Amino acid sequence: MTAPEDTPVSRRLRSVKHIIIVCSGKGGVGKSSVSAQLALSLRASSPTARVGILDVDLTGPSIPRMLGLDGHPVHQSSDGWVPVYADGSEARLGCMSVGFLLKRKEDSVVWRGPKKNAMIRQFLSDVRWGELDYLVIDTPPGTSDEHLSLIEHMAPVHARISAVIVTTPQAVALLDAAKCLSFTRATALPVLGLIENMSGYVCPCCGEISNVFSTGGGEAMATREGLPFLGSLPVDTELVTLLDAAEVERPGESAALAEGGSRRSFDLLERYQKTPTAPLFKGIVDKILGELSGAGEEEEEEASGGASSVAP
Ligand SMILES: Nc1ncnc2c1ncn2[C@@H]1O[C@H](COP(=O)(O)OP(=O)(O)OP(=O)(O)O)[C@@H](O)[C@H]1O
Ligand code: SF4
Repeated sequence: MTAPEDTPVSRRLRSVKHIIIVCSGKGGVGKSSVSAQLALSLRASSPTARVGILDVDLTGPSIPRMLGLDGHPVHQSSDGWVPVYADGSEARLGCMSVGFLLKRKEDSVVWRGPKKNAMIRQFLSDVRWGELDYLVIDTPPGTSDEHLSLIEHMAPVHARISAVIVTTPQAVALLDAAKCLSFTRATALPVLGLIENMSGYVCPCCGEISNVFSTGGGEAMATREGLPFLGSLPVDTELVTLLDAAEVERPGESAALAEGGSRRSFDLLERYQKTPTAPLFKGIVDKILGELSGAGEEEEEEASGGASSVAP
């Protein structure tokens, strides 16, 4: 019989140092764009960082579009599915999504729980990520079959998983974020912290951030719940233009695509760094990296008989 810690998923994820699940209670709060930014910023965090992003929002996969990879085919190798790289031949930002498997991007996935569960298991066990520093997982809103499947299949590597919760400042989103938090507590998933997205508005003319709606609800919730507050991100029209850009083919891109490159891979990383949100997100990533290294040290101490484990 297979030992519980030796499963196809644990064997595949053995080469991944940190797994970060991005979740939100409510839909449309910017969880996928935060996941995409997290992957881009982690990749930029060091000249050698290797990052994967897995999109398990099966009914609404948006990561391929946000990374300019829509319509890219997935290749099967003898060692599993090859991720689609958002940075071409550098291959330090790999992506996998059900969006790559649909015939047309307009097609919808209408699956019951068992089929979703099987798809997630296959994503976790069959994607040939190679050595990764970080695997970011974008999930559907709420706490659904997809979340339970993730936790169940990744149980053998549970010690390396943590979560980031995304909310907007509105009361209704905060209430749903609290439900999401209670899910992480029920499943003993450590939470790296909370991000308040769409908090204020960046004026496209002068770059000033104005608080058109309420702000600060995310930070207040973090304080109340004893969670780290990772930071606020304003509504940024430059970011929307970048992440929501329709597939506009530029000269020479067809040839690059045919050779395995990606549509906007050429300049996505560079253009992202120039958005007003990028420096703010760097602050968020610095806090995340600090927490991950702190948790790593505590684990080492614990292994050597020292301090107790990181409580979720
Ligand atoms: N800080 C921001 N500034 C401007 N636009 C944003 C910001 N965050 C998200 N958006 C935009 O809001 C829309 C919804 O974002 P996104 O798809 O990331 O949300 P989601 O929570 O993942 O949604 P879903 O519930 O469908 O999974 C997208 O068009 C995205 O580009
Ligand atoms: S934030 Fe600055 S540029 Fe934007 S509307 Fe106000 S004054 Fe004008």
